[in-house]
Amino acid sequence: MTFFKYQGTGNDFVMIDDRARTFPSADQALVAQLCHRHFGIGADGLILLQTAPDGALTMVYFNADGAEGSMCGNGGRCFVRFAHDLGLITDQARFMAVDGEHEAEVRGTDIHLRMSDVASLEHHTAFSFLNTGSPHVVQFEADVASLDVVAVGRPMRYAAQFSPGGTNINFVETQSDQTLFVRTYERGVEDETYSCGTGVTAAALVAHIQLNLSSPVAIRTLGGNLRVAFTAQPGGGFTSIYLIGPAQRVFEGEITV
Ligand SMILES: N[C@H](CCC[C@H](N)C(=O)O)C(=O)O
Repeated sequence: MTFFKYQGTGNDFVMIDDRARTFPSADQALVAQLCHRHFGIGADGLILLQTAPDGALTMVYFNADGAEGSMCGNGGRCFVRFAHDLGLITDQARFMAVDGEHEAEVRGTDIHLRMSDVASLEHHTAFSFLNTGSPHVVQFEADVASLDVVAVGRPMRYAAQFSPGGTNINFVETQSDQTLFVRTYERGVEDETYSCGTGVTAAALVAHIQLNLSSPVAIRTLGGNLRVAFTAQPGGGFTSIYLIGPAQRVFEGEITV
């Protein structure tokens, strides 16, 4: 079976053209093994490109632990690049994902991906919590660069208040030029990843509310730069949310298992 490897700001994915529906997607151990960085190809997740009976492009996303995940923003950008590389879409696209339909646009090296609207956010003393397709805690920190993201993030990810599903945890710092620096502990990978698309989207929306940053918000992650554009609604929610940044094919190969 042929696979392709894609990355978007260092969030990396095994990508498989599964229009023939031959991939054994119920086999969690296989997905986890393919994503394993020592025993497999190595990736933060695995994505199947499928088509629905009506022809709609469909993204099926699995976390590195092998379980089907909620929405993945960087994975969505990589999915659009993959569909474009296969010649299945032109520069404008629509596809289905677990959280509904997404519009996207290919503009040179960047993919503009429309994310689900966000109706509401929860604000707690130390952090905010919201769902941008996946659940995210956004917590501002003074020195994100020297933070031990796994040591601080993992207990929050498993905290009783977020059970049973758990949450992703984003640590955010505002830089002097109003750019956000974001590091993320990712659920399903159970480690820090180089970038998390739904996570930086969550960080941008919270930064708009708490720090009055205007759209588009620029974000730096360990794996590169992203932008998040949005329209804030008078009632407190957000619409027309776009995650913008590069996504590219890295290599391809054959799975022989
Ligand atoms: N890396 C992904 C996040 C996936 C979230 C997933 N790990 C979960 O909530 O289980 C992104 O770019 O949005």
